[in-house]
Amino acid sequence: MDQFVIQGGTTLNGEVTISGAKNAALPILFAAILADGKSTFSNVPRLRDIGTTEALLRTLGAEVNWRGQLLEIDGAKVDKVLAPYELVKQMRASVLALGPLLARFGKAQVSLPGGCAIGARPVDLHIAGLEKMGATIRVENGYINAHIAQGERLHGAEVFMETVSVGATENLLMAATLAEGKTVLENAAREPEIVNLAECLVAMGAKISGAGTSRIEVEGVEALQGCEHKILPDRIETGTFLVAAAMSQGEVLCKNTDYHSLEPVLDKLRDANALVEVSQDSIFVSMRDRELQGVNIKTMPHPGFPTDMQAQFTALNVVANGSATITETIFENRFMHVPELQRMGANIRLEGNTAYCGETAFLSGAQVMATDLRASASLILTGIVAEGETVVDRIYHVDRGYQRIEDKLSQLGAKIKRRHN
Ligand SMILES: CC(=O)N[C@H]1[C@@H](OP(=O)(O)OP(=O)(O)OC[C@H]2O[C@@H](n3ccc(=O)[nH]c3=O)[C@H](O)[C@@H]2O)O[C@H](CO)[C@@H](O)[C@@H]1O
Ligand SMILES: C=C(OP(=O)(O)O)C(=O)O
Repeated sequence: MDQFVIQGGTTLNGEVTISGAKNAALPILFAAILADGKSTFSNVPRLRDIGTTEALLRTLGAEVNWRGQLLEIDGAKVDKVLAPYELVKQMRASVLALGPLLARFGKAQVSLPGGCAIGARPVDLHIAGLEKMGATIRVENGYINAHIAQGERLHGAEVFMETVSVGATENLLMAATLAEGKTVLENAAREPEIVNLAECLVAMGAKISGAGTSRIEVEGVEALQGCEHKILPDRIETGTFLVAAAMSQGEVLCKNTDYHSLEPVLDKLRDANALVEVSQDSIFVSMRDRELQGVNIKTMPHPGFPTDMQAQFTALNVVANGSATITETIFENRFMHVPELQRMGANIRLEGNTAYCGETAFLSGAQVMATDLRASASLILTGIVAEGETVVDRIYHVDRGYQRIEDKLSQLGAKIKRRHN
């Protein structure tokens, strides 16, 4: 298993180019199943999760090809409806195949994704919404078996989701595009990735209004065609590099990004006393000659502070002055980075869903274990500023969501190497 070996005590300076967003690319690649033709996607990040999605789409029969920087997916070739456990277990987002398969073929058999390190992550809202749209669903032998009566289509419905769920909103939105009649999704998630997905579906011929608000309306159409679509920049990758710059007292320009989707994160960086400047497609952060202050964070669905930036800000608070609290409200077990940070000397106390970060006298490198994607990022950032050597194990988690993070960090001056074990 690969590891990162980091020599700490460095300051990050320079420019970094942000990749396309994993969390936009995944639903959008699954949306290609809905189209009776070839779709071409640009700004798709080169990540392990994208590779898993390609493999799953090929298993379903889709033709998937990289043409230079473009990813082509021919949805017309899809002729199977089984998403097997071997692939789904590698990536929870595989459950996003369910809505498109059911809407286009009237049946789907998708393995239950199961929980992961950050929480149980049920899919009850996905299932309940599809049932409301006319699907018969049985969960048996670890699979979601869904079908619609022979010769029928899903039908439009009013669906209220009790919890704000990004994945359920995406699955139901995709399914609704090919349903008969009008679907209204209430209490929908408002993440920018959902807007990007809706734009893609509209380019395929779908009729959608309200994406980006908590009420999305979809007028179903009979068929969708292939499209050309650009994946939006990754706001979480951007935020990770901005925090890395701030933690290391450095100065970094993130290029090819979009500050609009990052307002809650930028506000917290400003509260932390960083200088933050935005332009149309870049964000500059400087911590030079400034004193980093701890900031209180409470994660919330968009437009609140994103849970996917929680671990990175926990790391920021560890090196900052003053005490601060981090409260996680989205996932019940998203503090796996805390015991690892404590092994590096971090002064953190966990109580329920809140981490109390006091001032840390001394951070030293240590052998630590990555447990999930963003936890891994927080350990890498802390390794960069800690004294001595840090070895981060199980970095396959990082590779799920960051495109060659070690190359980008090295370019900024970090001393980080991948070691093949
Ligand atoms: C690929 C992708 O885009 N992943 C993101 C997506 O995950 P994902 O779509 O899995 O997260 P959700 O928004 O669905 O989860 C939010 C909360 O709702 C709960 N829930 C969800 C579905 C359901 O049927 N029942 C239920 O109770 C979850 O357990 C969780 O507590 O949004 C999360 C919340 O912003 C992010 O951290 C993930 O990075
Ligand atoms: C939790 C995340 O991803 P996933 O939903 O794919 O596990 C994430 O991107 O931080």
